[in-house]
Amino acid sequence: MAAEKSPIKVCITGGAGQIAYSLLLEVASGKVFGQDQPVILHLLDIEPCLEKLNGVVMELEDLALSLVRGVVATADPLKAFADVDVALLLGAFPRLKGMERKDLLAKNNDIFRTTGKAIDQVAKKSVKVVVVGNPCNTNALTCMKNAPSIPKENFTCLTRLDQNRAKSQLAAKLGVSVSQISNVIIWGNHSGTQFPDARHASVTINGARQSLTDALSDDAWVKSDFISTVQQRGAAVIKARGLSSAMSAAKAIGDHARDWWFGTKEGEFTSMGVISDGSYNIPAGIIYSFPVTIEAGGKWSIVQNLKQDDFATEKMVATYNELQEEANAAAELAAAAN
Ligand SMILES: NC(=O)c1ccc[n+]([C@@H]2O[C@H](COP(=O)([O-])OP(=O)(O)OC[C@H]3O[C@@H](n4cnc5c(N)ncnc54)[C@H](O)[C@@H]3O)[C@@H](O)[C@H]2O)c1
Ligand SMILES: O=C(O)C[C@H](O)C(=O)O
Repeated sequence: MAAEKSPIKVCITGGAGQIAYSLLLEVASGKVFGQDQPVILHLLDIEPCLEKLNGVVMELEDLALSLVRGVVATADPLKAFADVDVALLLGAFPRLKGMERKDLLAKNNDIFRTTGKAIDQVAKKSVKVVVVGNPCNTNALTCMKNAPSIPKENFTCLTRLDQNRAKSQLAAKLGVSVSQISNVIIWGNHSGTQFPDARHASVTINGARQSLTDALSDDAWVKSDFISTVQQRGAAVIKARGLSSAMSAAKAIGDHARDWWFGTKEGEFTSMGVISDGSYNIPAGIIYSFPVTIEAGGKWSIVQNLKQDDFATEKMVATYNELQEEANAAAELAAAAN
């Protein structure tokens, strides 16, 4: 019989919040890091939410899951990030009706300065960080800048929810299952300027893989309604539920973390917010969502040489410009805090 794997430590911040409530079962039941991978869960929330967090811990015990080898619940970031392998950063204020995600910048930016410093001090140097709290691209940049001892490549932000939304819209339009669609891209910011791009996607019909846009043959829809529906989906959910998306966000975080842990499938790529390196003429140094392939173990590479046209370039630059504005605002907040 193969020896049992040692447990990995997974920190989830905002542990008492609504996304964590769905995400914990995904992680604790082995759906993310594997059915043979024991986990020790580190849950961080703020002092006033510790009683609520304790209720979550009770429920985790009551799940009676064999992969869970310990739970640490705390309001102390230095305990929460101690020696962790993975940090899923949800702890932040969510957007309310009528707000843009960038309105959250001032409210949430200091959380990610503190978080970055704690990760720098006590997490494993190989820690994989997924920033979910909005505005997630710029919060990931803030976190990265405050953790200089950790490689920049270890900081990512979540655009998988946008990718899942895009895939689902395309599958419905084509009348196929989402499992038949691959290589949909989200470029740029997790915001209303993001560029959901179906032009490099494939659909497999009766075993034959083909260009999705050829199969769909509706360029006008791909360039207009498809893009705006995905860009505005977060706001539409808030309007309908009175709360920001949680179940779908948790599923997307699990998808992102699983692909980062195990790697992407041969011939497929996925989108995540990663540090830009000049690819596709996006200046280096911001967290921008690109298509990436990932090797088992976690080394990701930006997919190169995807053909761009004027339409795509304009959209990719617009979302970059917004990210650069956010990065400038975050730098001003950091300077004022020092
Ligand atoms: N990137 C995405 O695709 C995506 C999708 C959905 C939601 N979000 C964002 O995720 C974040 C969390 O959403 P939610 O619905 O779970 O919100 P929520 O309000 O239900 O939960 C957030 C939790 O974070 C805690 N928290 C606040 N400050 C903290 C700190 N300094 N340290 C640790 N915990 C802290 C709060 O006490 C709360 O329990 C929001 O910013 C939301 O906008 C992002
Ligand atoms: O839109 C929001 O503010 C929440 C989240 O980022 C989402 O996309 O659902």
